[in-house]
Parts: sequence; structure tokens; C-alpha cells
Amino acid sequence: MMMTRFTRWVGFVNRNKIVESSKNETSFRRKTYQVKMVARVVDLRSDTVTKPNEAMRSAMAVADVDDDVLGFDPTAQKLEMEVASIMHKDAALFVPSGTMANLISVMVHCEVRGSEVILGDNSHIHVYENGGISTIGGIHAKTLPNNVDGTMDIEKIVKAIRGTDGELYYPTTRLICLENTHANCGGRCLSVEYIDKVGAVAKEYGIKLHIDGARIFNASVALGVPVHRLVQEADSVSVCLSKGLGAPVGSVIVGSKDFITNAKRLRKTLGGGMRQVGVLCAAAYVALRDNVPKLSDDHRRAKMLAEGLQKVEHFSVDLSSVESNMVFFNIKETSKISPDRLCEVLQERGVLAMPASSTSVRLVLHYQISDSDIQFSLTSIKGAVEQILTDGTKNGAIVQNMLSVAQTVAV
Ligand SMILES: Cc1ncc(COP(=O)(O)O)c(C=O)c1O
Ligand SMILES: C[C@@H](O)[C@H](N)C(=O)O
Repeated sequence: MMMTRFTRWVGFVNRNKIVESSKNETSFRRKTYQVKMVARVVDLRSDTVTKPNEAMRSAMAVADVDDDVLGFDPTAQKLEMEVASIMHKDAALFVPSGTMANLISVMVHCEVRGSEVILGDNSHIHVYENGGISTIGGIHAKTLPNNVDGTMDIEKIVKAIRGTDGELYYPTTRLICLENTHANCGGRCLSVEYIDKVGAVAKEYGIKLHIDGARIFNASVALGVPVHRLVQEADSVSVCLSKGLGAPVGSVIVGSKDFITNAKRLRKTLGGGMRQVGVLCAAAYVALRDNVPKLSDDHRRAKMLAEGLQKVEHFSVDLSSVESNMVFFNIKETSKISPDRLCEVLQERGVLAMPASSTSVRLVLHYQISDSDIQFSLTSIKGAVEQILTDGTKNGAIVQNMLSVAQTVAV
């Protein structure tokens, strides 16, 4: 799973040195892997790695702030109203992270003990949020297989909804969660037709629909569908401003006024109530204002990167799966190149990437990656492959020599 490898590969770039951390079983140890003077670093680990730009920093410096727990931070209110308006929802709430946005949303919808949520077995909520909906929310997860396009079969969703006949034994289904775009399915986009159908099922059975919209603006741009139309049937959406939009921190939950009132209380319970949070909301507002139009360039560069990778003999890329800002490519087993080793050598060559599985690597585009960065990355990747194969040949020769010496000595 990408996340297990993700926790092992956290590379920090600090000016001209790369400090590599690797996670062992017992504790997180930061070790200086190798301090190398690199002329250039292209960070393709995720779209969470962007640094606040000058406009964001300036806005943060002059932000009009007050105590937001008391409900008076004007910049937080301005951002929340803007996101609610864009999404055509009644209200919104700024929270520190996408993980907390999802947790709060699920907990508000499933506030009655014995609730169950239907979600994908490859969804971020199920795989990468420490099981928070269960460990903190006390909510039962009913997972269904995610298809390669990020959807769950609607027939399976309907079948998974608990009937009243088993209420003495079964949890009660109260929520369906979708994810758009779908991170672990390569950033694939869920169509508005599909979301509408799931919304219709939710309404028919009197349950709610939440969309993990960490990259909902990527989906909107990739599909050419207004973002409010994509989420029309959702009762709540978590919108990350700190992903492709490039804000340093934060997500926004949108929904009805009552939903957001309950969400606000739960945010405080979870410790997410923040005081002069307008400093962060100011940067998020700039990201929302300036960066949505840049997402199509991220998608274009993702395709450019995928096409370049496809030309590398030892890689395979499903070009049709590159719908937004993510590229997953497989390394053929015959190459004997491991994703870990490739990412390690790439790091020495100034490209940061993350293994996605034992045979694949994930690359994520964001607005701080340029066209020339793509060319630089492709050149570095080809160089890294050659280096690993050459090392492999040399090591093979050394081992062969050692074996023949050992045999000679043994005789
Ligand atoms: C699809 C998706 N949902 C939620 C999150 C969680 O966001 P955060 O990292 O801000 O907690 C992420 C990744 O970060 C994600 O990729
Ligand atoms: C790893 C995961 O939590 C993060 N959302 C990412 O896609 O990088």
C-alpha cells in the first residue's frame, strides 16, 4: 500500500541538502542519508509539498484576525463564505486538515451509536486516517471494493445498506462516502452522473452522502464540470486547500447550516478550534482565488510526464488512467529495479518521488512544478535507471569473481 511505503519515505529538502528519513518498525528515526549539493530539486512526492508563495505570505502578514473560537475572525468568515458560495452549500467551516474534515463530517452524520458508513476499501478515509472514524468516532466501517476508476459498484452499495429486519444484530447504515478525485486510484475522477446516482440511492434509503473532496477542484477542471454541480447531491464535502490549490494549511467542510453548527462543536471537541486562524485562512483565500486556473496545467504536465515514462523500456504506464495531477507507473519485474532503490537514486539526482507499492512509483504534479522540471525529471529518471542497471551489472561481476575465487580456494 502506498501509505506504508509513504511512511518510510519522507525526504526533507533543506536548501542544498537532502536529509532523508526512513521509518523503522519501532520509531521514526531521522537520519542524514547523504548531504549532497544538488543544483535543483523537483519535488514530485505529493501536491501537499507546496510552499506558500509571496502573495500568500503577504496576505498572511496583513491578515485581519480575531478569536475564531469566539466566532469573530473576519478572514476565516470570508474564506468560509467564499467556499460555501462556490460549492452552492449553505455554510462552511475551516479546519486544520483534510483528515479532520473527513472525521468531523463522518462523525456528524453518524452521531447515533451503532452507525455504519459505506466507503471504499482503498479510500483515504479507510486506509490513511488511522481508522479515526472507528477509534475516535465509534463508527462501523462497511468497506466495498474500489474499482480502478475510484467508484464502488452501485449494486454493491445498495446491497450493503442494512435493512430494518436485522436491527437487533446489525449496525444502522447512515452514510456513504465517495472520494473525488480518488488518490489511490491514480487521481481518477468520479463523473457527475455516477455521483448523482449514488446521491439518488442515499435519498431513497434516507441516508447521507459525504464526498472526500481533497482534490475536488482537480476533478472539476479535469471533467469540465462546475465544482458545485459535481457536489450537488452531497450532504457534505471536505475540500482541501492545502493540496493542488497550494495553501500551506487547511481544509473546509461545506454543508447545511445545521450540519456546520454540529461540525463546529465537534471541531472544538477534537481540538481543532483555532484562535487568530485568519493568518492561515488568508493564505488559503489566495490559493482559492489564484490557483484553480493553474490545475489544468498540472494535468497537462502529468500527461507529459506519463508519456515520457512510457518510453522508458523498464516501465509501464496506463496513460488512460492519468486524468488529473497524478502519475503511477509500474517497474517491470524483469528490470530488477525496486521502487525504493529508484526513489533513493532519484533523490541523489534531485528528484523526490514516493514508492506506491512493491512494483510502482507515484508522481504528483502541482503548480510549483514547471515544464522544464518535467524534462529534468525525465532525464534524471532515465539516468537513475541506467545507473542502477550498471551498478547491478558491476555487482554481478564482483559476485561472480568472488564465487570463482571461492571455488578455486575450495578445490
Ligand atoms: C484523498 C485525500 N483525502 C484526505 C487527505 C487528508 O488530508 P490531510 O493530509 O490534510 O489530512 C488526503 C491527503 O492528504 C487525501 O489525499
Ligand atoms: C499520503 C496521503 O495522505 C496524502 N494525501 C498524499 O496524497 O500525499
